[in-house]
Amino acid sequence: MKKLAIMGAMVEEIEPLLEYFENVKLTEYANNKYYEVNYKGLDIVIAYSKIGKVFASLTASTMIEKFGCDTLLFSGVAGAINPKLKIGDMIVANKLCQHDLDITAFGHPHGYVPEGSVFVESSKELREVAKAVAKEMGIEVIEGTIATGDQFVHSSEKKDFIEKTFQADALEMEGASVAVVCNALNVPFFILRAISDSADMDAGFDFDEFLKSSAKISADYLIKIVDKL
Ligand SMILES: Nc1ncnc2c(CN3C[C@H](CSc4cnccn4)[C@@H](O)C3)c[nH]c12
Repeated sequence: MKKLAIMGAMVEEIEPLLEYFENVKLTEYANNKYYEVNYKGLDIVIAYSKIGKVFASLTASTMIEKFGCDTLLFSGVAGAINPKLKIGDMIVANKLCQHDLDITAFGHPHGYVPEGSVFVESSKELREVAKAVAKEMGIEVIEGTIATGDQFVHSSEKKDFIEKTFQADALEMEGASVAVVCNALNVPFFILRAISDSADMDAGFDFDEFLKSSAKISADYLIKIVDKL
């Protein structure tokens, strides 16, 4: 690995990560801030994209094409779909889809466009490292499907649609777009999320209450994975 990209969507998702680093160099580019550090001999670029699939695609592409990152890790929070996932629990994505991509009018399945695929798989190798770290830390991390869309989901109807259509375990607004970018550019990627809410009518309140603590849970585990790379 030449250079590692560590990405979040919101500033609150990367703040707990930046705390681990010193001598950070800031580069402003394409309406975004990129933080570069050398951590234990590893060159790392950290950034938050801003919310949603378009911003996440821009940042992931920039970290790879402009900064030369050849591995990408994402750390952040998510809404739970799988009832086993409680607030503060973590999920590692083995595959991701776009729940709001819809040309079903032409007979295609939800989440599919021609020459694309409904699901994109993350790096098995990175997931194996994460599993070993979880074992060492004595923590339980669920592996599952994450659904991404440009909406903050806060209704059971929308949540149920996503569960029934994609058998997703959690949902958020950036992972699948990072997946498409990394897959297209042949960069291994890993998406880690800690649960901040249950994507139902209480989601907005829970999110506000648990964003910071859940973002920290994800960041602390991610750093242990970085130490293992
Ligand atoms: N229920 C949910 N639905 C969709 N996504 C999520 C997430 C994951 N992130 C958090 C944030 C919510 S929008 C936001 C949040 N605060 C201020 C502004 N925008 C967006 O980056 C996606 C956690 N819970 C989710």
